[in-house]
Amino acid sequence: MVILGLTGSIGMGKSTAAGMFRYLGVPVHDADASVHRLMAPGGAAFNPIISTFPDVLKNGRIDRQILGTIVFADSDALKRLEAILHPLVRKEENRFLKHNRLAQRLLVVLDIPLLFETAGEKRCDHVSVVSAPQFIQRQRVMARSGMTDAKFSAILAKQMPDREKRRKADFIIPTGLGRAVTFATIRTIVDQLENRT
Ligand SMILES: CC(C)(COP(=O)(O)OP(=O)(O)OC[C@H]1O[C@@H](n2cnc3c(N)ncnc32)[C@H](O)[C@@H]1O)[C@@H](O)C(=O)NCCC(=O)NCCS
Ligand SMILES: Nc1ncnc2c1ncn2[C@@H]1O[C@H](COP(=O)(O)OP(=O)(O)OP(=O)(O)O)[C@@H](O)[C@H]1O
Repeated sequence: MVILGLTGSIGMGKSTAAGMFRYLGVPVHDADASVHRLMAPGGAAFNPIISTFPDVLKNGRIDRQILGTIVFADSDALKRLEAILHPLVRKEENRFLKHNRLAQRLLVVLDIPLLFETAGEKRCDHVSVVSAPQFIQRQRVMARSGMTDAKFSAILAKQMPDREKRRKADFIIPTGLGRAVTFATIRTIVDQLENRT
């Protein structure tokens, strides 16, 4: 089974690319979705996060926007949050890999926002990076509710720069040239990796 990592900086189009891999029948493990599940009431990270960051509890749920404002302005707080979440995400990822190995899948994708930042490339056979020009990235991110220039800059400062990600990638998936180009690139990657014996 070939493991392809999928990553990219904020707003570069990772989720859209992941959807295209799925459309082509490739199982995708979405680390972000895993974080959402773990943080929901009843999820394994819910209680540890509430104990560490009591202010984020709103109407019985974790308010992600408040949590984001806290951790993106304070790197120690972000480290504490990551220490809770990353091992749990890793457990879910291992379950996904085991399941797909047993099902004898040829190719699976690990969609991990912080793949290089957490040395996740070591667990992948190849890595693909979604990338678009900076002005497009900024337009996409600033269109989101609750986003400010300061928050965007703080998040970018915590991520490996796009050009460095591109340098490390085996495959670059352009997302600023229209969806058709993105899809054609992904189809070529899937064909290439699934035909490998
Ligand atoms: C802080 C949280 C609650 C904010 O949630 P919110 O819904 O407001 O934003 P979202 O998750 O979409 O993140 C916004 C952007 O921040 C970036 N980002 C998220 N976590 C991190 C991090 N630990 N370090 C650097 N950038 C990050 C992502 O690229 C994303 O595009 C959430 O990002 C989170 O739980 N982060 C920690 C878990 C983590 O490390 N996730 C990423 C890899 S699994
Ligand atoms: N290939 C593409 N072509 C055109 N527009 C795209 C493409 N990919 C994504 N977009 C647009 O860019 C925005 C961000 O896309 P998406 O949610 O996939 O990014 P992301 O990288 O998963 O974001 P984040 O990491 O910040 O959660 C969306 O508005 C989406 O419509």
